[in-house]
Amino acid sequence: MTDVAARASELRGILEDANRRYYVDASPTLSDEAYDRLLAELQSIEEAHPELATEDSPTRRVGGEPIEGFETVEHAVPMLSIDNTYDREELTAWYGRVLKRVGGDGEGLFGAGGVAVRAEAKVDGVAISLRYEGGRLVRAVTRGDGRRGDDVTANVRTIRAVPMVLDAGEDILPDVLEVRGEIFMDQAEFDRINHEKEARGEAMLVNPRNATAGTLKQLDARAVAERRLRFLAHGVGVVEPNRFESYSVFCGALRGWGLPVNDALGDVTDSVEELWGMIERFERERIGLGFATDGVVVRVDRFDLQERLGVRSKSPRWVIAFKFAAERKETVLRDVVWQVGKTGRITPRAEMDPVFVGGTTVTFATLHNADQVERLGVEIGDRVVVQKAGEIIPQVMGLAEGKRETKRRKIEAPSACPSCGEPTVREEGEVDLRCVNPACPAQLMERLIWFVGRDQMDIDGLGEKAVIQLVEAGLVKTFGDLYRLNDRRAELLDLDRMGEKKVEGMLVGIEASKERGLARVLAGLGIRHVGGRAAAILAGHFGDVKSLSAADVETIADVDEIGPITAASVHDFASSDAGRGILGDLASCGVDLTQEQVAVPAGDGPFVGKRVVITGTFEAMDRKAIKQRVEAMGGRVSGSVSGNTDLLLAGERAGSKLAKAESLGVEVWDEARLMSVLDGEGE
Ligand SMILES: NC(=O)c1ccc[n+]([C@@H]2O[C@H](COP(=O)([O-])OP(=O)(O)OC[C@H]3O[C@@H](n4cnc5c(N)ncnc54)[C@H](O)[C@@H]3O)[C@@H](O)[C@H]2O)c1
Ligand SMILES: [Zn+2]
Repeated sequence: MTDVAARASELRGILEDANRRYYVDASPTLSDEAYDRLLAELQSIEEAHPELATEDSPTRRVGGEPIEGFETVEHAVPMLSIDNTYDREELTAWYGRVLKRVGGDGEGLFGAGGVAVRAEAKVDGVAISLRYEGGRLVRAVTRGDGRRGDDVTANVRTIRAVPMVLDAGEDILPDVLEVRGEIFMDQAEFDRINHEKEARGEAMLVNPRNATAGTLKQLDARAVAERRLRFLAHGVGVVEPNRFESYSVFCGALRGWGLPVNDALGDVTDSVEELWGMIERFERERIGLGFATDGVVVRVDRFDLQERLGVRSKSPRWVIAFKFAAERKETVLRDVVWQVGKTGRITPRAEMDPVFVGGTTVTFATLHNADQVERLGVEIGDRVVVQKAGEIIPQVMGLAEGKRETKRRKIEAPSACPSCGEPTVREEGEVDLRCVNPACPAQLMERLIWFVGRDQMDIDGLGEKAVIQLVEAGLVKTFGDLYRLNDRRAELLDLDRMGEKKVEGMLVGIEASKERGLARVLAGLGIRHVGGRAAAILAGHFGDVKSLSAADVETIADVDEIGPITAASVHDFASSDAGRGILGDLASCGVDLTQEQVAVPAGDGPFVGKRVVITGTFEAMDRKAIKQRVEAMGGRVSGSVSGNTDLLLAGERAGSKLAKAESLGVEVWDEARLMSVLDGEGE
């Protein structure tokens, strides 16, 4: 084999492996930039040596493989990939090629010769094709391998931003509309889920894109509904009949029909300089969007010109993605500390020489688990590369290039808990190490901090710092000890930074928390798999701790919406000596362990968990009445439109809020749409 042939085959091996890790395992080991560089290298080899090109080369394939458990569906028009570049000159060269091919008759925006292009945010999520027939959503299919994807309609129906029925308004709906777009998870939702996962002692989501892909693969649509995925349209599949001359005109129609359009950026220009200005501005401003973007998609706006430019095997010639290289820096890995969480999960945290990357100084980064440590292949003392995933979470990417330090120390997963010294365990099928000692001090600290938190016992005057102080001083070893602090005023006053007033405030706060009720107590105890919602359901169902403790696993699992794993975990807790001890102690301290009725956060419905803004005048009811209805259905109503708003209900004369919502790509409903939903139609 020649050197070139050997290199081509090596590259194919690396890229295939990277594809599997990226699309199937959802745990990439290469950065996108490194992947794209290797792919470009293979591409240029294959172009120079066509005899080396293979049918199934990664240069010809799009995306991943079909997922088991879903029906495979052929796309009416293939969903291709988009060529990308990280290089300014390449983008300019692309525009030059476009001009050369179709520039003569592209009238441009501002005179003859230019070709108008539209620039949009490249949203980092999962591509989807939505098919509407006669205005009704009939199918939602993932990109799959570009030709055939997975039918995930049931899952996509739970996504609020995807209308079930399009709104014709004064317009005419196409008989068939296949619109392409991105399903993604915004940062707030990603954080919310990870917060819950942390609370339940479950493995955390790695990044929003993987989380979205994982969510869409769920076989149970209810699990999808619990995660608030978002959608933005960004492309055309089929429009019959098609009366649109350009993509931007088409976007205007989509918006009118109730489909959210990707308006982040969303400008049209026929000047490369202006395009560059937009891209630079966007690179600075994109952090404020609240969701991950990894570049800008630039496309020729006019459909006839797109058609004349045509497609290559894997990507169209009329579109290109300019990607932002994630900023990376090198630093030294000084140590790895294994931290014990409140459910006993032990996770490795990297401590590094401080380094300024992606806008902040980074010193720590989670390494997730022992498997990840092994994959990275780094040791203490090594120079490592650090990057911010989605520009937010710092991540250790691997070894820096060049010679390795000779003085290195292996990163060893601890066989004993770093806090209590009890042996660690790794359950089968789990990636995490755990300490299962219920009396472990590190767990205790974390559990107490959780217990006093706002969504649990909500103890005023007792924050994280104070809890640490109390535990370190030996004043608190159990939940019940908090309620006995009243008798230890003198010792409290001896503590650093603890004045009379502070102690008084704390004790009042603790006293008040006795009345929170069983749901809050259960949520606060840090029982594995029991978050706020499960706690509320259980407390509401059983009414008091006695009936809950008396129930067997089957009875608990029979409660609506409580799964077998949660049931087993609750039962284990309530029937264990440790669990009984904790509950008995709290009861004897006067903590209310009964529950009259709880408002269980609803799991489904058009407004659940949505941040809604109401504006303008409505014929059928006034704004106050609408607000009450929306809140009763689980929505949160606020006064002004921001990047966090999910939905704007716009009546007549809606004005500036409507304009703002549209510029932010927030979903907008008019009165007719709202009424059909409130009447139980439509959605
Ligand atoms: N790190 C790794 O190991 C690894 C492995 C495989 C792939 N990858 C990354 O994935 C890329 C290949 O994936 P790809 O083919 O899906 O390309 P891509 O994700 O980079 O770009 C194409 C996709 O962008 C999406 N998109 C978002 N906003 C859009 C907009 N406004 N307009 C049009 N489309 C928009 C579409 O869903 C489209 O399918 C590679 O270039 C690489 O960066 C990385
Ligand atoms: Zn321990």
